[in-house]
Amino acid sequence: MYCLRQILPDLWWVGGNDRRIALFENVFPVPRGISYNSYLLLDEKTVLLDTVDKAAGEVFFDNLEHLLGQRPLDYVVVNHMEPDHCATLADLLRRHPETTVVGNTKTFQLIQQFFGLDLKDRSLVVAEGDQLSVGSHTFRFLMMPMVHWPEAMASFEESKGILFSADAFGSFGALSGSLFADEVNLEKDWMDECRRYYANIVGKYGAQVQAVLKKAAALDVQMICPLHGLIWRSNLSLLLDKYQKWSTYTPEDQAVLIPYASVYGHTETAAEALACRLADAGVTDVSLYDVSAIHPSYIVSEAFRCSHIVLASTTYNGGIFCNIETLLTDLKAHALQNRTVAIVENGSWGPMSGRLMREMVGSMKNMTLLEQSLTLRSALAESQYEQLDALAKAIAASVNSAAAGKAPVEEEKTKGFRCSVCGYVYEGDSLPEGYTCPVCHVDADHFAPIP
Ligand SMILES: Cc1cc2nc3c(=O)[nH]c(=O)nc-3n(C[C@H](O)[C@H](O)[C@H](O)COP(=O)(O)O)c2cc1C
Repeated sequence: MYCLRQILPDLWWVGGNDRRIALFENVFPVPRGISYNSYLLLDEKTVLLDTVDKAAGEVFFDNLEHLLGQRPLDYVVVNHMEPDHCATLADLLRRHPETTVVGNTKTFQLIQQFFGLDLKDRSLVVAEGDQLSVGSHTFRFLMMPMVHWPEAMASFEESKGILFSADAFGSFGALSGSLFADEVNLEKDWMDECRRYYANIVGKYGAQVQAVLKKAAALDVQMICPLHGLIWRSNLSLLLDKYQKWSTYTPEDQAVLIPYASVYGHTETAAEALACRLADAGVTDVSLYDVSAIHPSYIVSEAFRCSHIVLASTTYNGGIFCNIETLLTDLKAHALQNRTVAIVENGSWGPMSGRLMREMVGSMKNMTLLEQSLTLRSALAESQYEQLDALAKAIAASVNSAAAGKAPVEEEKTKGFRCSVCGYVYEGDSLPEGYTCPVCHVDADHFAPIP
């Protein structure tokens, strides 16, 4: 039983989805599942770009055989050798003994390690800039070492400008029919999961992603086909801007993230009281997370978005509460940088968590610790409300000065309406009847007048 989507007259999505998976990479919850994308080009030669996880193997092989019919599979390009993309590769090669495998030297090393296969007689080893012409289409291969595995590479199809980008530009979330980013409500349904995927899977490798972005900038990229999630064929600048920010550890928003750890609720109440004071001070983009209730991957993702972080933790057996310690270890492991951090600690007899959290933050790159902090002795005391106010004021001042220091994004002089989903601007006095966004296809209800 096949299940396909056509991308171009001769290019197809032949992947599959998994909505039963609990933990991606056996660690990240994926409540909305995950897609494993694979692409088939039917040119003079037939070319498959990557395979899929074994969970999607059945539909993948049905898709492939349906489209190939009696044609041979001439090439399989292995852009990424992580098993969620290559678990079905050995089976594919058994079914298609005629197929030549395209990869770099490290790809073939991993094929040998995972499958014990020596593909000498049926391998095409490519290096940076090498080309493969398969008829009307030509692929150029771009190495992407450590995005996020050493063998990762991208294949750039030159005539249509399609970047097959491996795990770069991917997202958590199974596909629900819609395959293209312009077919979905990006901000509402996808952007948070794009960010959570980036931060947790690729976030550590900002420098390597920067190298990829530089390579991509030199190409006329019209479409990005990653191995998970949506295909991007319009408004690419939205995704590229996000990647520019994420890979340079630049906050997206002047916003405050408050991860807190509390056993009996007193540290939690203090964190909430702080959030209320921040709102009073005009800082409304504040998100509170109980580190014992929310998986760290969500908080790591928020840390990539927000400019400010307030760490609030009880002292726990002489240390930091375990889940805050895990979070901090995670943030450091993902190389988070360039954030302003404030500390709230609690300790009923010998508060330690503040000092220990400061030490951990101090060992991270380019982190600014606010001087103001708050030490609770079991609970927030009446006498500490002024101190809480002062902490909120200091955070708000830092948020506001960072916001003021930021060059205004654009002086909006245009008269018209802006799409709230993709940012497209319609210029004119009123929207035509039945108007839909030419970029993301939402209707006129999603447009707001430009003030
Ligand atoms: C199991 C456990 C161990 C704790 N260990 C310490 C400690 O080593 N030093 C300390 O000053 N307070 C310790 N505390 C007290 C907490 O830091 C905190 O003051 C108390 O739990 C109240 O805050 P909460 O309501 O946010 O949990 C401990 C609390 C618990 C439940």
